[in-house]
Amino acid sequence: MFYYIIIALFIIALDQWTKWLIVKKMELGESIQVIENFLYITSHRNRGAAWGILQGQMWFFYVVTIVVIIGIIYYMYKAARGKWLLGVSLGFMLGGAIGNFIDRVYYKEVVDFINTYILGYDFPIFNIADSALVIGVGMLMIQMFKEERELKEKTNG
Ligand SMILES: CCC[C@@H]1OC(=O)[C@@H](C)C[C@H](C)CCCCC(=O)CCC[C@@H](CC)/C=C/C=C(\COC)CC[C@@H](O)[C@@H](O)C[C@H](O)CNC1=O
Repeated sequence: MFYYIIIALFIIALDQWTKWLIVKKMELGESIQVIENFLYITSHRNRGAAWGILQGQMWFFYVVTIVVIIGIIYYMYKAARGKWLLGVSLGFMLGGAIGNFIDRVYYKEVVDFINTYILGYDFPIFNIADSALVIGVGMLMIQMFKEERELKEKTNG
C-alpha cells in the first residue's frame, strides 16, 4: 500500500518539476524541436480536459478529480493488497490526477508541453500527469484481463 503512494508522490514531483521548468524557461507558444516531425516541447496551456473539452469548467474538474482521487485511494486500500500491478497502476493514476489538479487549483489551467506528431496527426499537447494517467489506465486494463483469464481457468477446472 505504502509503495503505491510513493509512486504517486514521485509522479507528482516529476510532473510539477517539468511544468515549473516550462513556465519558468519558456514563453507561451514557444516550441523546441526534439525529434524532427515527431517530438517537440511546446509551451501550451489547456483550460479544459483532453482535447480541450469543457474549457473553463473548473468546478466540474475539481469535483471529478476529487471523486477520481477518493475512488483510487479506496480501491488501493481495498483491492490492491498483494496485486502489485493493480497498485502500481493506481499509483500512476493517482499521481497524474493530483498533478493536473494542482495546476487547475493554482493556475486555473493545465500546463502542457509534450507535442508529438503520431503518424503525422498533431496529437493534443499533453504533460507527464496525462501520460501517467493513460499508462495507469492501460495497466489497470491489463490487470483486469489477467484476473478475467485466471477466473476462467479456475471455473473451467
Ligand atoms: C489523460 C486524461 C486527461 C486529463 O484528465 C484529468 O486530469 C483527470 C484526472 C480529470 C478530468 C477532469 C477527468 C477525465 C476526463 C476524461 C478525458 O478527458 C478523456 C481522456 C481520454 C484519454 C484516455 C485515457 C485520452 C488521452 C488524451 C490526452 C492525453 O494523451 C497522453 C490528451 C491530453 C491533452 O488534451 C491535454 O491538454 C490535457 C490536459 O493536460 C488536461 N488533462 C486532463 O484533463
